[in-house]
Order: sequence, then structure tokens, then C-alpha cells
Amino acid sequence: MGMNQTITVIPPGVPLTGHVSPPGSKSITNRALLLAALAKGTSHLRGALKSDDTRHMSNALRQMGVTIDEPDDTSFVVTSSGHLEAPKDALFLGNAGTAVRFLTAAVCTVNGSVTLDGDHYMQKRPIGPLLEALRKGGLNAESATGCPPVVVHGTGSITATRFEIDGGLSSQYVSALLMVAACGDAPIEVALTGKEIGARGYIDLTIACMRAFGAEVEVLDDALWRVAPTGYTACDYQIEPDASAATYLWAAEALTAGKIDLGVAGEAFTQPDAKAMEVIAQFPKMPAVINGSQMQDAIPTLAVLAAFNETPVRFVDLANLRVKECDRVQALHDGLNQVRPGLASVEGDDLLVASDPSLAGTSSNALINTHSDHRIAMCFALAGLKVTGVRIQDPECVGKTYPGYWRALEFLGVKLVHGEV
Ligand SMILES: O=C(O)C1=C[C@@H](OP(=O)(O)O)[C@@H](O)[C@H](O)C1
Ligand SMILES: C=C(OP(=O)(O)O)C(=O)O
Repeated sequence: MGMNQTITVIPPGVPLTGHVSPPGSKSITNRALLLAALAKGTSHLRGALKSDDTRHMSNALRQMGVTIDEPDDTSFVVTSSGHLEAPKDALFLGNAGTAVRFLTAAVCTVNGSVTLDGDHYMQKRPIGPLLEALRKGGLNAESATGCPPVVVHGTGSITATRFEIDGGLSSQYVSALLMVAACGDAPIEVALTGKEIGARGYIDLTIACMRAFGAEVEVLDDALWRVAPTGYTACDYQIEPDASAATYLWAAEALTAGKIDLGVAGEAFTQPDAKAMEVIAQFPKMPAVINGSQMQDAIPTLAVLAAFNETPVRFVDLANLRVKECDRVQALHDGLNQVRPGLASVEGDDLLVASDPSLAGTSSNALINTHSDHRIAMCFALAGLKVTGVRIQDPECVGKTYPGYWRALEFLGVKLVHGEV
């Protein structure tokens, strides 16, 4: 499989019904793996995601002396001395934003030099603000381009008492600093500067996970946190299913008027993208304006759903989507216009989806350039449930966060045709 491979989704013509569980949360798995690696002793992580992103995180931690066993498809058993050792080779982290950002801060605890690199997509994803914050905190972290590769020279201790971070481009910078802050020599304040950050819910996830591993985090106000120098304590940790993955199943259900049992109630999710459920439940009467800032990874799902809505939808506050695995505003625009010319337009960072309920049942010759972005592949498969002829390029890219995605659709009765371009 690769860039030349395609999957064509055959519209099922019937409501999709059945039981399909989304995999474990990527965001929580990568936080828990890191915190378990920073804790002395053995932690059992259950309900975890096994995918490219969590493989990159776990392999990097193994390179730094942490033992990670995988007794089954959804568990990691992490045994650590509580300290990360300098790795012999560079850490290769693919296109895993969480792994790159969280580890860039965490490896400041290493006594020695660490190089963190990713694939050519990752080498275009900005990390400058995080490096700047670490440097102002007295740490030595640099990159020639403002993107990976990053080189960190650690002394084995963190003497900073305050980190200041502009999280306007990515909330992951803030999460990264909060998590490493518990490993400081003294209490560390983490303060937001600059613009409002995107999905605050990811900061809540970070703090919840830190507390589960024994950290003490005080929320002083909505732009300031104080983290005590407790380090982390090993624990047994249950990871909830992935809310972003759930959005595709919720949307598939709405589009086909089906009934898909995810085995978990929407209200049970603590991840930001669970907010999309309320919007999906309104289909085909979705709101005229949808703000993407607090559920950014769900926007591709909602944008494709909007194409079948009764009325047009304007997606606003999407600047952050331009620095994801690809420029998602552009990729959604291009893909929707492949499905039917005129379906989408872009104004600044807003995406306007023209919407047309009569799109369902039509044919197209759409070839979706996914740019190897898992979310672009997964969301356009939804268009294929209603429009004949939608071909998704590089379908294996779903392995970043949802390796079982195509199997899940097949399990629900969707026929997929494999081909090549
Ligand atoms: O903290 C996290 O787990 C994530 C935060 C978000 O990134 P940004 O903060 O860069 O928007 C999100 O898009 C990403 O998939 C996961
Ligand atoms: C943006 C994403 O991932 P990350 O930033 O963790 O690479 C995503 O999963 O949609």
C-alpha cells in the first residue's frame, strides 16, 4: 500500500447498523505513555490505542531506557527507573504531533543530547514557540527551521521556575510544558502569553492525566498554572475510547439514518471532539456557523457531513487546521470540490460548505488527495457512503490513529474496492 493505492467506497444504500467500538484515545494514550515513563515502577495502561502515533511514542521511550511490554492489543505495561536516558540515535516520531511536542519538553530531563525528528510532513509543523519557551526557562533546545528536527541538550535537571508560552498555534506546547513541569527542581509556573489557545479541553486532559500519575497542579487562573515538583508515580490507568475516531461513526450513522452502537455513551467522553456529537445530532439541520477552535480534529468530519446538510455551513476559527498533518482547510476545500465542483470555498481561514441534500445518490469521479492525512482519508470515506465513485488515495494513512477504520466500515456492511492510480 502507499500513495498510489486507492479505496473506493461503495454507497451501502441501506442504514448502517451494528456494534463498532472506536479504538483508545490517541491523546490520552500518548500522555499516559510519557507519564508512565517518567514514573518509577510499573504502570499498566489499558484501553490504549495501538497505531503509528503511539508506536512512535513508545519506541522513543524504549530508546531512552524504558521497558514497554504489550501483552495484548490494547495494553501497555511500562516499567521505568523514573528517568529518561540519552538515546544512542535520533528519535524518529513520524508525523505524531503529540509525540514530538510532548517529548521535546520531556527530554530536557535527560542528561545528554537528544535529536527529535519526524517525516517530511512533520518537518513543516511549527515548534518554534515551544523551543523559545524552553530556552527562556534556561534550557537548551534548538531547531534550524522552527520545525523538527529539534536538538535538546539536557543537564539532567530543570531549574526553571516559570515557563511562558504562546499556545496560539498549538495547545500541545502548553501540555508539553505542564507535563515536564512536575519534573522540575522547584515548583514551576506555566503562563500563557499571546493569543487564546485552541481546544482548552486538551489542557484539561493533560491535567487529569498528570493528577492520575500523582502530580499536583494548581489552576491559578485560565492562563496560569502552578505545578509542584512531585515527579510522577506509577499507576494503573484506564484509557477512554477516542472521541475523534467516534465522530466518523456518529456521522456514518447520521448520514445513513442508521444505528451504530459504539459501546460508549457520548457523554462519557472527556475529550474536546466529543462536542461534535451535538452538532452531528442536528443533521440535516446543522448550524449555519460552526466554530472549529474547540474541536479542531472533528472539523473534517463535520465539513463532509455539511455537504449533505439542508443549508450551507460556514466553518470559522480554523487557522490551527492549516498546521496539522496537512493544510486541512485547503485539503477539505479541494476534496469537497472533487466530490462536486462548487461545493466549498475558502475565505481567509473560513471554509464555506455550500450544502446540498440532493448530493446523496449522485455519482462523481472524485479522487481525494489525502496528503497522507488520516482525517482527510476518514472524512471523505463518509462522502463515499452517499456518492458513487469517491476514491480515497493512500488509504493506509488512517494507521496514524485508527488502523481498524476500513475494517470497521466493512464490518458495518460497507463494500470497499481497492485500486491504484
Ligand atoms: O493535545 C493533544 O492531544 C492534541 C491537541 C490538538 O492539537 P493542537 O493543540 O496542535 O491543535 C489536536 O489537534 C491533536 O490531534 C491532539
Ligand atoms: C492533529 C492531529 O494529530 P497530531 O497533532 O497529534 O499529530 C490529529 O490527530 O488530527
